[in-house]
Amino acid sequence: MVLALDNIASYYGKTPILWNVSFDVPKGACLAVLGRNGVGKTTLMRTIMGLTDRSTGSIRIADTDLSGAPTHIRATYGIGYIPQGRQILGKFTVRENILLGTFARKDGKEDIPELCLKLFPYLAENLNRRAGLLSGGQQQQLAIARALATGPQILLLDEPTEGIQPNIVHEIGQTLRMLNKELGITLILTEQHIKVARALSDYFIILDNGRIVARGPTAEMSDALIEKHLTI
Ligand SMILES: Nc1ncnc2c1ncn2[C@@H]1O[C@H](COP(=O)(O)OP(=O)(O)OP(=O)(O)O)[C@@H](O)[C@H]1O
Repeated sequence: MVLALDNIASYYGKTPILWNVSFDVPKGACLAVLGRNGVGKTTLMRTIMGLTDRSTGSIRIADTDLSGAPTHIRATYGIGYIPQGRQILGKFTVRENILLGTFARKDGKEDIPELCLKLFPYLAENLNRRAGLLSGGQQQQLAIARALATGPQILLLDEPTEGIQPNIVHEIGQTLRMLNKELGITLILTEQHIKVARALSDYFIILDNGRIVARGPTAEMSDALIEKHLTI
């Protein structure tokens, strides 16, 4: 197991948002986190990164217990985070946005990894362009490149295809598949496009009201289950 959550509860102020959340993700697997709006998917990602006000229970990466660790330490243990809405710094250049990721590297290297440039030729050709001028899809590539610059073994992706043109959704899916299947990076992703989630993931969990209400291998994610938990 590369990532294991055991009996996690997570809070904003005094309000618990997640309850009794436990799951393991095997190394190199892709886990899809599904659920309607507001059920706690983003909170789960933020909890893994140590970004909610408080959480109880345990979070382990490989053999290391990171439950009490601050966010920057979690990043150095190999968790890269691609937040919902991408959180690109629009006034900074493409190069500067990618370099931000290198601050979390364990090896202290501060140059842009070759992989980022190879994966995203548009970014490689526009390193000095202001990130705010990029399209949604290009900004998503930039957010992925920034996370890859940390040298992650696990990537958390919160709605990576949200607000992206349909023809680019497929392209982002292909990139994620390559990172997962060819480079062996473990993925945890929340995704509204069930088709993308099905195509990429090996396992799924469905959240409702802050708890896991269904889980299993993606091959067992039936239409009935989706109907019950995901349609409005
Ligand atoms: N910073 C915060 N402070 C207080 N409550 C919050 C905060 N962020 C989220 N919440 C609450 O936590 C609950 C879960 O929100 P969360 O964003 O995790 O859901 P989600 O499943 O990711 O939804 P969406 O798909 O709409 O992003 C909601 O009731 C929300 O109002």
